[in-house]
Amino acid sequence: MFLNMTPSIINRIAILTSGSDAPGMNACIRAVVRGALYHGIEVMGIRRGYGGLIRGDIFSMTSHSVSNIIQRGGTILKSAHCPEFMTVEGRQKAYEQLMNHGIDALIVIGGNGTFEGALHFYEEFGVPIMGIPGTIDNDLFGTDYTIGYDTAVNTALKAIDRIRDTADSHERIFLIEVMGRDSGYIAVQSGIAGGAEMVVISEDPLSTQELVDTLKQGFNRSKSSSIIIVAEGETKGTAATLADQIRKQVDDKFDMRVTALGHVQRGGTPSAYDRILASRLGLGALEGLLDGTINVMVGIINNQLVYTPLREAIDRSKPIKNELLRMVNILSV
Ligand SMILES: Nc1ncnc2c1ncn2[C@@H]1O[C@H](COP(=O)(O)OP(=O)(O)O)[C@@H](O)[C@H]1O
Ligand SMILES: O=P(O)(O)OC[C@H]1O[C@](O)(COP(=O)(O)O)[C@@H](O)[C@@H]1O
Repeated sequence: MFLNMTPSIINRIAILTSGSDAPGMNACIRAVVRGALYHGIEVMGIRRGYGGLIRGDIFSMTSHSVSNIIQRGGTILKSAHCPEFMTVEGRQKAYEQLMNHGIDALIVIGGNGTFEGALHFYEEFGVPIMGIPGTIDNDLFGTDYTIGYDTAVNTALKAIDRIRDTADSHERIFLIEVMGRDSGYIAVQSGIAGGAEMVVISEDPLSTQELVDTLKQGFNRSKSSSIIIVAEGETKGTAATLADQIRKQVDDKFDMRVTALGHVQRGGTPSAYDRILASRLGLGALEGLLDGTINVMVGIINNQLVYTPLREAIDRSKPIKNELLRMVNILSV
């Protein structure tokens, strides 16, 4: 539900990070806190996501609370999964904590699950909610980019560049698995920037036969090394499984290795882009809330701040453009 109300009285807000710890979240927390203080609003920080809310792990934040964090990865508020919040009883406890602390509205930074929980919370208890997209996977409708995605792509890219050195020197094929449980965004973007021969994503899967054929064609054109980027998909180890399938079809023709980049992609210093995005979204979230815009996710589309109803942000998908995958094929020949 999207409500654009006459501004209600908001004197004290609370903020939490949940699900993810995508790089840039700290810059976002800083923007919310400093923005609130600018507007004369009190801010409470909630530690460890919804679990912290249920337990009352809530503290008052000052300008000093967010000093020296803009450059830090992770989240100073900590992030956690909380099965209890998925029950009405858990959310009832959370509501009581909000009331006990005199909190008028809640800002949540996270992904789909975080927003789903927040929406239930609003529907059951009427707590005004503002969502901010924080996930390295970039798979949220209602924003061109999510907080952490740019940093993750750049981290993956640095690793790909290094692996390419070995691929080239030893004339090997590398399958590099990048993160993206349900989403191939990191794979496609890092694949294009890293000059990969192929990108395998679950949204547009390539058959083993297609992979083998492309590798053989490259080999016949005297290509001595190849990089294949694989989005991890539902199950980690996708690249290893794929490598086994390829090996069965090519015997010992190719010297092949697999590297799964894993959680290095979710940590580290946020890029300039992520810090700026996070700052804009944080201030935009706060000011939207003060204007009475609730139950929405703040995003940036075509460089404009926009607010998308949470239901829509959760339910709608943001497909990867076919032209990007086509480009991988054309440019790697
Ligand atoms: N359907 C739901 N109902 C209530 N709370 C939910 C629901 N789905 C997720 N949540 C809450 O949001 C938290 C984060 O969700 P999760 O899916 O783990 O991460 P993300 O926000 O990154 O998608 C969960 O641990 C849970 O507390
Ligand atoms: O093993 P964990 O820590 O739950 O995280 C793995 C998952 O996190 C993700 O990177 C999602 O990242 P976010 O937490 O930033 O949404 C997925 O791509 C991956 O499957």
